[in-house]
Amino acid sequence: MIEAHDLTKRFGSKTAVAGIDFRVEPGRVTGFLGPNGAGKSTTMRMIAGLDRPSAGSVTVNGRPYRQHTAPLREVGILLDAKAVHTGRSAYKHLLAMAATHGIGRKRVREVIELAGLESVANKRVGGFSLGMGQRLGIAAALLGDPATVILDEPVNGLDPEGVRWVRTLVRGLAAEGRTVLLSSHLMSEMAQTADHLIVLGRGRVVADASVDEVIARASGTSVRVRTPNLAGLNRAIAGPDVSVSTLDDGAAVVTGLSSEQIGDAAASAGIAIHELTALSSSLEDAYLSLTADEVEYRSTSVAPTPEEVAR
Ligand SMILES: Nc1ncnc2c1ncn2[C@@H]1O[C@H](COP(=O)(O)OP(=O)(O)OP(=O)(O)O)[C@@H](O)[C@H]1O
Repeated sequence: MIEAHDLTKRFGSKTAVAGIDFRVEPGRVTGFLGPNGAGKSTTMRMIAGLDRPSAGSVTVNGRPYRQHTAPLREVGILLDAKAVHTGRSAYKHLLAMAATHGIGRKRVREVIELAGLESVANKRVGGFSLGMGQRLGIAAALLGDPATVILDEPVNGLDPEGVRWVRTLVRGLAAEGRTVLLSSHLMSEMAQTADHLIVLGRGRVVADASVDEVIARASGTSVRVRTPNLAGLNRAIAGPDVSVSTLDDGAAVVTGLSSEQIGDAAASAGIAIHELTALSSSLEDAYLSLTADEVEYRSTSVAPTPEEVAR
């Protein structure tokens, strides 16, 4: 169990984590989501005792990470797989970690096998691909057979077989009653892997609910629209509760109106519509609508320009 109370982290004038409360319960996979810069890594670093909270607290199994006498046996963490730059072999790297925590060779061999690293166990870690590095990081996280496992972007760089391996592994860990916290930007993967979600936006919790609830809550609130006359459509549907943002591929996502309302408004204004899709069925859609206001860098507003309004 991981518990955060009023957890806060400031870097100078920047508040990365703004007084959040959450619980990560055992026996299920909890997905940790949020746009870039939302505060996920900072929160994970505080859980792992690598960053000190500016205020508030976070405990793992009732204690701050650093107060555990055998932290590796309590919490397994994969934070930054690229952090391992060593001339040692994977086996020697894990053996050295194990030795400092009183863990035997047998367990080292077990995690090498578990991570599918047998064929490269004696190769230099420095020459590993990103995917191999991820597997090694996961093997290291599991070395102490911990009750709590925290994995930051574990499928990053993995091929489809590796992605499936992580999914099966974390589901198995949760089924054994362990606490599993997992971050990923891959929503389709998260939908298949997680039971529960904690979504951050600009350092705050914007959702803490089951995957099904998150999807249900966003149901019917967003519609993807393609039209050759987006500015005209914008005028036709403008209203206080309506917002429109563009996607990279030129489509627009409208929130605050149903597909029917948008289609009718476009028909009345004589505007051609090439696509009208209710975005309610996938976690990705739910996530995008949930975090639409929280994205610092990506979304582009397509509010009409003054010239368009004047026309
Ligand atoms: N050491 C630091 N010094 C200053 N600002 C920092 C530091 N670490 C993080 N930040 C800032 O805090 C905010 C949260 O960053 P964090 O890395 O926790 O976000 P994230 O949700 O993990 O993002 P990503 O998905 O991109 O990994 C960002 O605005 C980031 O620039």
